[in-house]
Amino acid sequence: MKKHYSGTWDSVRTHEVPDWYEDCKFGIFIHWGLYSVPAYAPRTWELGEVPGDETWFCNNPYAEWYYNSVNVGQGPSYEHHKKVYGEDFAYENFADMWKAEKWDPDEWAELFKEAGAGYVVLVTKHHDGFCLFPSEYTDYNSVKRGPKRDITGELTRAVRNQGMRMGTYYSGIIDWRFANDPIYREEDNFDNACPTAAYADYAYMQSKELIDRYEPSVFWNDIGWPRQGVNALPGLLSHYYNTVEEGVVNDRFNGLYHDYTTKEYKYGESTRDEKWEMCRGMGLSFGYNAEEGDDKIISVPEFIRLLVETVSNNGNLLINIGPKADGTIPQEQVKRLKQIGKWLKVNGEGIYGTRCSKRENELREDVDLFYTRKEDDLFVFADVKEKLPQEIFIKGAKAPEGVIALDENVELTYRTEQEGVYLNILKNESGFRMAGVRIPGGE
Ligand SMILES: CC(=O)NC[C@H]1N[C@@H](C)[C@@H](O)[C@@H](O)[C@@H]1O
Repeated sequence: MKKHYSGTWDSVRTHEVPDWYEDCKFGIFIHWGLYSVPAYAPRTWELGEVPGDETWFCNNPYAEWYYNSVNVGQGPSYEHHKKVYGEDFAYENFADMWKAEKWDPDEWAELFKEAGAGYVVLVTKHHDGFCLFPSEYTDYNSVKRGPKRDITGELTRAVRNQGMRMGTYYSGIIDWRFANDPIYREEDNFDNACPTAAYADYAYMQSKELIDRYEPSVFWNDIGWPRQGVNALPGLLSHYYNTVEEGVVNDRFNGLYHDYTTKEYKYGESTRDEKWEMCRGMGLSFGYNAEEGDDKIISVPEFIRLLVETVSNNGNLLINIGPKADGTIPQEQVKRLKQIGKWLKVNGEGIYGTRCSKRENELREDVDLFYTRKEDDLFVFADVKEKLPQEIFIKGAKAPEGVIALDENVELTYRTEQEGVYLNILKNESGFRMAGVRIPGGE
């Protein structure tokens, strides 16, 4: 019997995180839009490393913030824009320069599947207000301009054809087509936002368009929700859950409600006792930044470690790709998706469908240990750094049926004592630093 949500906060708050979201652990975020044309930002810091004031907003490493980074009238992006396009070149001109001429949604979906992702979240309207779907409420969209395609619709079909779930990102409170005073500090995200009921209605109606057209499994709102529209939120979220029974939303609705909490680089907190999601780009930006080449983005070992550490702490990893304006994915990003897919092909049994072990992760001199569990099997992921670790002691673990290296290229011995299991990794020729081990009955 399908549950019905009645448009009140009390009703909405009875919603539970669906098992699919708990089980699939790994998603692909996609920031693609007008900002992919200039594809420029200075390489400065990770979000959360410096205060959210002029330091950050006038040297913003997020290439998708290009409009504001020029609009602040100072800093690297402003200088870059003057030099490359000229001071009077309007950002809207990018809407007719973005052609996506080489875009093949099926090729993207096949790559995401190969990477081992279970869901995809596409930015359908970022802060610049340009919509990647045929909205009835603005012609500033990808069907009327630029690619002249329903990007969201085509990718949704391709992603679902590969058996993955499709999510939509929407920039709720910020839309620089309605309010475009420059943002110099974090509080400006709210203080400079369009305060009108008309914009709140616009955000509501566009969100309803996305829900009704695409029935996204994830409704990923960003930064906040229009203050004038907060009273309509229980109705919108009830409509979402009534339309998409296994739908799930994040925590960026002015702190009013969430299914799961979010972290972004070093920004945000997470605890093991509720579901959360880590999102970040492969470099310092979400939108494609032509300044970020292979040597400037996350390495494969770091990427795998980030996934394992996130999952072991009750999180999902939503890793971002920033496609080029022509619709191709930069080779350095493709390479990393394929590599993590290769690792997951072998080690995925210790990731997908697992839950938090009661064991805390252990960062040691010679090896870092991360734990997950599935029924009564314990999975141990050992980040085998430069040299093979000394004996690894898993306190309190029993191994009634033995210990199994997930990758046949990882050779180990073990012995079970009263106080626990002692592992010895003798050889790791898996090609990956993170070696996975299953201890049946290991708790
Ligand atoms: C913590 C926060 O509010 N981040 C906003 C940030 N989210 C990223 C996923 C990107 O879309 C950024 O462009 C956006 O400003």
